[in-house]
Amino acid sequence: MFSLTVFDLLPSFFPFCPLQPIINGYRNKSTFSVNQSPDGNPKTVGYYLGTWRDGNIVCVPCTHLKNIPQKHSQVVQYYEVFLRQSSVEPCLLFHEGGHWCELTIQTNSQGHTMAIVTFHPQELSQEELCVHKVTLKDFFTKGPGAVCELTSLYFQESTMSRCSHQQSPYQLLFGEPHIFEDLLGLKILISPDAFFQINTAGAELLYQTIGELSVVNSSTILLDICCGMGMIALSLGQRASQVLGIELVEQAVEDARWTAAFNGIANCEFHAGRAEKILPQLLKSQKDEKLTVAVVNPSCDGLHHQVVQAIRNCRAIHTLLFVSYKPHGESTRNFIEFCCPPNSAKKLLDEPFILRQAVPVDLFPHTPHCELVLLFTQ
Ligand SMILES: C[S@@+](CC[C@H](N)C(=O)[O-])C[C@H]1O[C@@H](n2cnc3c(N)ncnc32)[C@H](O)[C@@H]1O
Repeated sequence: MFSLTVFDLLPSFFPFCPLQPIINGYRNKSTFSVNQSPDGNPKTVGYYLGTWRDGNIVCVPCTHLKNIPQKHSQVVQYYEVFLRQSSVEPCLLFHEGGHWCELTIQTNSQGHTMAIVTFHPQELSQEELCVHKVTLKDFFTKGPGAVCELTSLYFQESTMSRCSHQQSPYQLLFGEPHIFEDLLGLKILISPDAFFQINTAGAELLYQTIGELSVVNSSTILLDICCGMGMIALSLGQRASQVLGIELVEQAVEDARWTAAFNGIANCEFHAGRAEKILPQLLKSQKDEKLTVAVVNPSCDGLHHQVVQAIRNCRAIHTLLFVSYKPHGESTRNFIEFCCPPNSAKKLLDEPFILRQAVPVDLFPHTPHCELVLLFTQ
């Protein structure tokens, strides 16, 4: 059976494929799991091999991987030392008990390092929890882990695989609440809950590519939908007459507002909430005569149908950039909705968009993934 995906179409679209300048140790953020090693030690920190379905999951060291920087390897190594001397067990399966869970490390180009440890509280009292927090803090400030010179250490109580700050607050055990990064001439602030592209040099290349394709100028409004910390909006802000960003995670929106204010960018406005709720209202309040460029960069589950409807039915939007690291799956559904003939049953009324260009940016060297920028016009 033969089926066509957007990848099959791409070679004919590729005008160029920017390779990213740093290809080793490029990850600024990594999340490591805790589970049983192949030789049976349950206090092992690394990446999973195997599948849950086959019941053959093991945790293997990953510090030899080319995309992991030395700093991340060092913190992993010391977290494992900490776990192996801890009086309590790691949490391998939530319903089977245990406490210590994942370790996330975020670094900037100056080597400042934020570590986030997640911990399942199970039935522990507040006093018992406090003891474990102090033990962890002491290990990384006065104990063997002090050599890691962490800038900040966060602790998050977690009863499910991923919790947002709203669901379970990140508790700062010591150090600075944020780290900072320099990107395309901007000083940006990074919080533990905010999405930041995991390859800083690659992200610069991605935003430059978006800038070149979007043709934003002083008479256009730029919409940055699913904007994270607002990096697309902020890097193109000075070229546009106005920039509007929408993002689900409140901490990310606070970071975007801080970065805008710190860098003196006054024409950006960021809205916290679901794009499917905010965008239709926002577009209604805009005047149709102002040309609008929309950039969407959703998570792997793609855009909500109401976001597609709002963009497609907005007369002012003639240029759409879809940025995706997973252009198959849910995003394909979005492409079809943007490009299909008018369909009143689906409330897709205006003219269809046409795919004009597709530019991959190699944000993830040594892996099969890449970030794809698709340019559509109406
Ligand atoms: C791939 S990231 C894009 C980040 C940003 N463009 C950048 O380059 O840093 C996707 C973002 O979409 C946000 N998101 C997911 N679902 C959303 C929704 N329904 N409405 C608004 N934002 C959403 C996520 O929180 C995440 O920050």
